[in-house]
Formats: sequence, structure tokens, C-alpha cells
Amino acid sequence: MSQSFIQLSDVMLRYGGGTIALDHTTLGIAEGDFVTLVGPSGCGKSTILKLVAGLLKPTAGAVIAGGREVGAVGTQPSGAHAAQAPRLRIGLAFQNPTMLPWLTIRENVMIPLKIVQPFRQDFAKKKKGEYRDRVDALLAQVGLKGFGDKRPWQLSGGMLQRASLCRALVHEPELLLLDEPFGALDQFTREELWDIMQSLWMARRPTVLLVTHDLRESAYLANRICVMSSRPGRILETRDVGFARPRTLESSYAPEFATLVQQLRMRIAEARRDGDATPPTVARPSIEEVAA
Ligand SMILES: Nc1ncnc2c1ncn2[C@@H]1O[C@H](COP(=O)(O)OP(=O)(O)OP(=O)(O)O)[C@@H](O)[C@H]1O
Repeated sequence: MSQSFIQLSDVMLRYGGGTIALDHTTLGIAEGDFVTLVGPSGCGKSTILKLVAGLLKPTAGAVIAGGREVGAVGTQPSGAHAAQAPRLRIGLAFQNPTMLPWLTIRENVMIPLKIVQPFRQDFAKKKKGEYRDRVDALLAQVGLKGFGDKRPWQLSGGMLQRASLCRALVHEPELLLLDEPFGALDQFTREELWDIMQSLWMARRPTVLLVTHDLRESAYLANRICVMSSRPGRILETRDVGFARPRTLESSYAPEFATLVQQLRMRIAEARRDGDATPPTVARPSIEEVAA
């Protein structure tokens, strides 16, 4: 089997308290693909993002990103992939865009350029003006032209989320990890941001892994949708989404779009029911053991 850009192979992840979040999880993502993860609450979607980002190390199995085995922050990659590939440039955006309140929006968006190589090297030298132009161009692309000098508290939630997308993209990441970035927004703003997200992806083609609860969002944005089982999460099913791009809000009301969303909804309801029927994966102590 050819190696994917991102590859989780038979991964198990047990958290410190004993919770097994993922078990036998296998997932491959091609370079430049746009993949979404959907599934019941608590099934391990965010855990997959953390593994791919290298914030967690798998308890068993392997996680490869861009030809490199990833592990927890501060640990050295091991095994055959240790010296094979440079560290991937990753962009991250979450549901609540955390901005540093004492910095302007422009300065917040610029942060990755200050800390990620090769930009870091040039930042202190001559490129500050060039970087400023790059940030302003990106802000204009997401509808924030003229807001670079504002402070975070002067922007609405939707505007902050746009700025957060700019911050995730400013250092030209090869991989974009998005954890419900539009989850806290009203429907109109959310749909507007789907459009912006789609345009940014089409222009730059980073590999995207997006976690979402919104099945319409998933069908609108993804090339492939991975449906997960209840915890411990596995990939139950992968759906290719062949709708032509650029997708529009109108096209999201087409019968085939509605059918896909409905099928996903039913698959997740089924996964939730199956999960309810599954006994707990972590053995609970008996009353006698607790009392002893
Ligand atoms: N740091 C942690 N320590 C212990 N258990 C954790 C930790 N983080 C997550 N879990 C547990 O692991 C399981 C998977 O969590 P995760 O956040 O990956 O799920 P999710 O699918 O993203 O959930 P949701 O859809 O509700 O956001 C959950 O049962 C959660 O309680």
C-alpha cells in the first residue's frame, strides 16, 4: 500500500485516566486533500487532530505526517521515519479563536511568522514590511480589510474567527488542522466562512483535516468524509464527495446534497446506538475492590 501524506495505522490512544479514546483506528489522507471527521460526541475526533499535530503520542500503532513519525511534543521521532523528512508546517484553528488582547489583529495573525521556520529567521531582519503586506492581503481576502490595527476586543466572533483562519494560514502550512472552527458562529456567518474556507483551500491546496458536528458543513467542504464509531473511535466509513467546486449555498440545497447529509445523519445515529450497546472498555473496579 502506498504511504499517504497523513497515515494513522492501527492506532490506540489511552489517556492517563484510563479512557481509551481510539482503538484500531486507521486513516490515510492524500496530500492536498480536504477531509472531514464526523461522529458521535466524545468518539475521539479531536484526539485524532492532537495525534496528527504531535501533541499526543499513540499508545499503540503509528502516526505518520509528511513522511515523518510524529510523537508527543518534546520527544524525538523514532524508528524508520526518524531522519526522513523535515517537520511539517502545520496551521491550527479551534472553535474559540484565542487572540492575545494586547496585540493588534495584524500582530496576532503575524505570530506564526515570528516562531515558525524559515520565516522566523527573516522576521527580525528585513522582512517585517513584507510580512505586514502578506498579513494585510490575507485579511483582505477574508473580508477584514482595514481591521489590522484593531484590537481583538473590537471585533465580533465571526471576525475573530476570520482572523484566526488567517493566522492558521499565514505561514503557508502544508497541513491545516481545524477543530470545529465555525461551531460557535450563527448560521449566516458560518455559511459565509464555508465559502471563504473553500476559496482559501482552492487557492492554496493545503491538506486539510476538519473536525465538525455540522454535517452540511462537512458535505459543503470535504472531498472525503470519515464517519467514526462511538468511543473508542474507529473510522466506520469513508464517503467521497464528488460535488463540483466551487460549491455554493444554492448547490447545498440540491437533492443529492440533502441525501448525503441525511445518510450521514443516519450512519451517526446508528453508531451512537451501537456505542450505547457496547460495554465500557475500561474495567471498572467492583464495589468490594473500592471498599477494600
Ligand atoms: N486529556 C484527556 N484526559 C482524559 N480523557 C480525555 C482527555 N481528552 C479527551 N478525553 C476523553 O477521550 C474521549 C475522546 O475525546 P475527544 O475530545 O477526542 O472526542 P471528540 O469526538 O472530539 O468529542 P466532541 O465531539 O464532543 O468534541 C472522550 O471520552 C473524552 O472524555
